[in-house]
Amino acid sequence: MAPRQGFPPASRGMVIGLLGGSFDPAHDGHVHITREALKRLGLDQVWWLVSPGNPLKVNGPAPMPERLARARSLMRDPRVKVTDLEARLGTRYTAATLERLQAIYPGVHFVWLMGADNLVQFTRWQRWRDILQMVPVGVLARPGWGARARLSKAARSMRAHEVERGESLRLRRAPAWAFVNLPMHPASSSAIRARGEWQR
Ligand SMILES: Nc1ncnc2c1ncn2[C@@H]1O[C@H](COP(=O)(O)OP(=O)(O)OP(=O)(O)O)[C@@H](O)[C@H]1O
Ligand SMILES: O=C(O)c1ccc[n+]([C@@H]2O[C@H](COP(=O)([O-])O)[C@@H](O)[C@H]2O)c1
Repeated sequence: MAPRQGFPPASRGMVIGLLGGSFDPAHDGHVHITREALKRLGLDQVWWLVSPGNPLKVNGPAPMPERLARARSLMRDPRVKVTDLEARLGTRYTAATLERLQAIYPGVHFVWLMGADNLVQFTRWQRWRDILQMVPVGVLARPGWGARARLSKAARSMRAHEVERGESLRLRRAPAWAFVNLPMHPASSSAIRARGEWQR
């Protein structure tokens, strides 16, 4: 299945992790969690969805071509596709993106991946309950965010669907989510911007 220009090919039965992000800029932390997710969750691929703009962030990111180029230069693994799918689809809300991808790729098992910091604000995402019904969600450990994520409104609201082992997400049907413990990496885009190493 290679639906159209700019859309990665995928076959029925594949398990593909989706890591959405601003990638403003991409850094070694993204590479690290992607490799760990591939290994620990037994994913066939991970697609980076470089966002046209996080709906909750006031300041827009650097232009898409610059963010894509940086991400592609950093993430060199044939199992990882760095994409601008949301720009191509004309979506920036995750629920809408997932609906479109599931329609375009029938039979592909998508797993949503996000760092623990994102779980803390997950209940502010548009149609977040629908997202949980659409795809299994893996919440990846991030330094400084473990306790806040575990105590977050999202974690409490979704408790009934929490599974103990992230490794099982590849076999689960939604709704299911898990904390995925992995060796943590401290990198963040905001720290890189604060050091003046990346201009918007
Ligand atoms: N070091 C990290 N450990 C775990 N998850 C991470 C890490 N860096 C980024 N992520 C996750 O990757 C996804 C994309 O992150 P994003 O592009 O926003 O980078 P960021 O470093 O979080 O940026 P910023 O500092 O601007 O918020 C998010 O789900 C985020 O939680
Ligand atoms: O759908 C939403 O309402 C929504 C709100 C905030 C963030 N997101 C998504 O969360 C992902 C992580 O965003 P970021 O900026 O933290 O890298 C990215 O794919 C965003 O589109 C989605």
